[in-house]
Amino acid sequence: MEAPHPFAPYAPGPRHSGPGFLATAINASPVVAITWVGAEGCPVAYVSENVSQWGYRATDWMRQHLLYLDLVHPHDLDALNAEVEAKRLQGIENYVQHYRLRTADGRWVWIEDRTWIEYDAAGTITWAHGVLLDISARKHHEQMAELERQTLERLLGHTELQPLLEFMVHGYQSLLPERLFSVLLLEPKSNTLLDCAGPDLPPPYRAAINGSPIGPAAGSCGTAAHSGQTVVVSDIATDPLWADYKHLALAHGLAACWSVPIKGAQGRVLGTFAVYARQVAPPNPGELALLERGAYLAGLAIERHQSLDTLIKLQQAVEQSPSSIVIANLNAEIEYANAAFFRATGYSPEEVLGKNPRFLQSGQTPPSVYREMWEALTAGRPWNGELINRRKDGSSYTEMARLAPIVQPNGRITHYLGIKEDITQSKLVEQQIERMAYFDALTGLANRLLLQDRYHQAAVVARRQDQPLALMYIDIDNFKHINDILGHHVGDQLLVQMAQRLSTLLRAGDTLSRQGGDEFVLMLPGCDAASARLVAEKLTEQTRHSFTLGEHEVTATLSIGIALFMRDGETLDELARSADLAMYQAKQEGRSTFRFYAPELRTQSSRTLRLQTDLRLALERGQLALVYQPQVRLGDGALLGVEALLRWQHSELGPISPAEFIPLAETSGLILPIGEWVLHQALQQLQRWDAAGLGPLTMAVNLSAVQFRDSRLAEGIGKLLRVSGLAAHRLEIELTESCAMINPQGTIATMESLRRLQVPIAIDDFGTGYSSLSYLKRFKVAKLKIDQSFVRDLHADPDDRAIVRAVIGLADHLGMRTVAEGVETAEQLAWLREHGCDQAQGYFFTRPLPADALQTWAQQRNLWGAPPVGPTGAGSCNPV
Ligand SMILES: Nc1nc2c(ncn2[C@@H]2O[C@@H]3COP(=O)(O)O[C@H]4[C@@H](O)[C@H](n5cnc6c(=O)[nH]c(N)nc65)O[C@@H]4COP(=O)(O)O[C@H]3[C@H]2O)c(=O)[nH]1
Repeated sequence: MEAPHPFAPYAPGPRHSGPGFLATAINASPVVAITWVGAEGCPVAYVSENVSQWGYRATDWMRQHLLYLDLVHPHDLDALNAEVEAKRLQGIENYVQHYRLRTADGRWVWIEDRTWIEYDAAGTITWAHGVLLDISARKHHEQMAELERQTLERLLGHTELQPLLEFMVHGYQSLLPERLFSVLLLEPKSNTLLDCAGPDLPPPYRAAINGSPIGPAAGSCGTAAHSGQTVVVSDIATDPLWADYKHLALAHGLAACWSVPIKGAQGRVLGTFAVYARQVAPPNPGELALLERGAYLAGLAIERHQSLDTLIKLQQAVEQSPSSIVIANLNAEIEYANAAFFRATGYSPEEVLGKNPRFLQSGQTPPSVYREMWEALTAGRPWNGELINRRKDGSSYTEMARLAPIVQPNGRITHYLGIKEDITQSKLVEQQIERMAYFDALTGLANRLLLQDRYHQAAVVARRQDQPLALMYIDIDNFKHINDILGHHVGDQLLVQMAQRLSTLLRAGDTLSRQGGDEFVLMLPGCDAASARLVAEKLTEQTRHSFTLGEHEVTATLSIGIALFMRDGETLDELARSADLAMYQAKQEGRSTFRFYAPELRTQSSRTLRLQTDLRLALERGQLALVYQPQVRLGDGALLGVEALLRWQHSELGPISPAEFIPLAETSGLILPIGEWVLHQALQQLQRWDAAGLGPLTMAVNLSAVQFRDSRLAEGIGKLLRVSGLAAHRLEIELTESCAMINPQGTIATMESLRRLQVPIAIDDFGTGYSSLSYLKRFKVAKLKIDQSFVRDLHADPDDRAIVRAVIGLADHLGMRTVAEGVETAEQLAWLREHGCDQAQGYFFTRPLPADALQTWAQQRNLWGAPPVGPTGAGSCNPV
């Protein structure tokens, strides 16, 4: 197998030429020349002397026929053999291979092996010749570069900080296996170093240094972090920086430590990157460079992680923002949109990204808005405004858009940012508020403001075309009572139902508005007095049927005042005031009716104001008094009782009718003390008459609806009766029919409590209040008082006669007495007696009289001291 070799050292010849010179040149170079025998294990046939660079002697290799493959790194062996075989099969003679070779002292060096092969005719390798170059340094740099590449790749790939630093330190550790790497991170709050990575350091040592403080003499790392300078300690045992820690390090076999501070871009210390050695040693320049590079990369990683953290937070904030956020490039193509945007529009990212946002346009935003928007944006200014856009499902929505150009530090605009809020809901609220400004929330009718608007328009037309216009003031009679007795909820229902009923009667151009409370104003353009009368009749007629308010059946009539444009006023205010006065007049005249404005009403209105004020003082100034009207039994003319009627003698205005001041007392609440005073006076008078021997008369007292709904009514009456010592049946309470029917349920209850006291009740003005017969039965009243309006025309009006007959029949049937009011003639009296009416009162007998006058009246007619008569007692009839 031994063969002459072209570089044989023993080759003869001068030193400057021939094979001998070549061998000398090779030995002087880093390249080792070698020849292998084509046999198992590649025995070395020749090697140049400079193999000594790896600690071997060339002669040893050649004499011992050293098997070269024994020195190749086991990890590289398979690849090396496979390649040799592959080249052989292809008959390739020259190729280059890289592998690791063991040096005499056990290190591994990287070899670049340029081989040329000699094959025999059968293709078997006979000889192989190679030149071997130690490329460890190059490989080291390549590996370092690869490690850095991978580190940076991970850094950009959002790897978490801890695994990233561990990966890096592992990499360095495998490049320098004889060293022990460590990365510590600075915890700025406590100024301590926290263990982060150190794959080959003994775990107990890592645990012991975790959390160690930094300081001017705190080992290599603590000092480096404190000073911000690289700290090289070649001998831990002797270096003063390690005085406090050396036992720990030495106990774990650590003799030297070189530490480089990890710094951020601003020079802020973030941690330390360190290497320990098991022997006392300074770092070589390569190691120091490696440490500095490692610290730099670790700094990048930590800062990136921190800024990534901030970025992630920012990204999450944007992504999770309840506002729609969109970023578009300069071509207005959407590059980013957050989740809120997709939620708001109903589109998916695929349908949106890369598109111009104009696909959202609904066509409802005025083009001028877009013009303004682009003018601002292209000029680098932000723009705020409302856009009406369309969702994927076709529905529109309004958004408040805040758009702004994204300007780079060099002033260049690269993108547009849009932050948009869906304000559809608040727009609706706005519209609702607008609606509330013009419409009454409860009834949905126009309100005062809208009426004003419409009036202005209607008045212009009326004036220009000389057209009439009527304005009506409409008020629900006894609404306050309904509200107070049945509660506001029921009152509200009545208002709503009333508004609905009235609306059905109106024409397109009419405006029915609610002014507040139970007051409605109706504007009727083109309507003259005659038409207004017809409308008013229709309106009052409409309320003849009761209202069903939940479980309550309620009768509610209207009082209407009518004013005519130009005649009764020109402005809305003037007309409304006139109509209001007319309405008040209608109320005065018995309600459930309408009145036209007349100029004299204005004087009346100032009178009303004055009366309201003076009434407060009337009681204490003794201006109130009672008069009494006899109630006579028709069968025998016996005086059964009297009705107490209130009088007000005003010091300047003279006598005021109760029909005028009682409603004022009711609205002001004065009716309660006045009513109590009346009851008290009436009972006292009864006592006096009893004492004077007038006989056991009954005393009928009118009760206002306000008194009737006072929960203390029965208690108060009971007390007065007790004080007077009079039997309860001597008092008779008169309640008007309309008052009883406002709230029949409540009436039944109050009547029940009065009946328990045994006080009889009479229904006054019967026939005017649309009584429900079923309720009438349940009221269990003692008397029906036939309203004087029916009695008045008995002789002339067959309808009235029919009504009175019916009332008498009804009362008879229900076991009640009848009292005819306002009897003025003998004919009326005769007719009533003939038709079975029980009692009567009226001017025919006498006008209401003061107590003394009544006594005289009775004495003169021989009714004074008549034998005692009970409420149903019989006697002779001698009225005149
Ligand atoms: N044309 C005519 N009228 C007659 C005749 N006979 C009596 N009158 C009048 O008719 C009214 C009958 O009283 P009313 O229906 O209870 O009607 C009463 C009653 O509702 C109310 N009122 C009177 N006094 C009181 C009172 O003390 N309390 C309350 N709450 N209301 C009262 O005032 C209303 C009016 O009372 P007055 O002005 O006293 O008017 C009285 C009486 O003077 C007649 O033959 N022809």
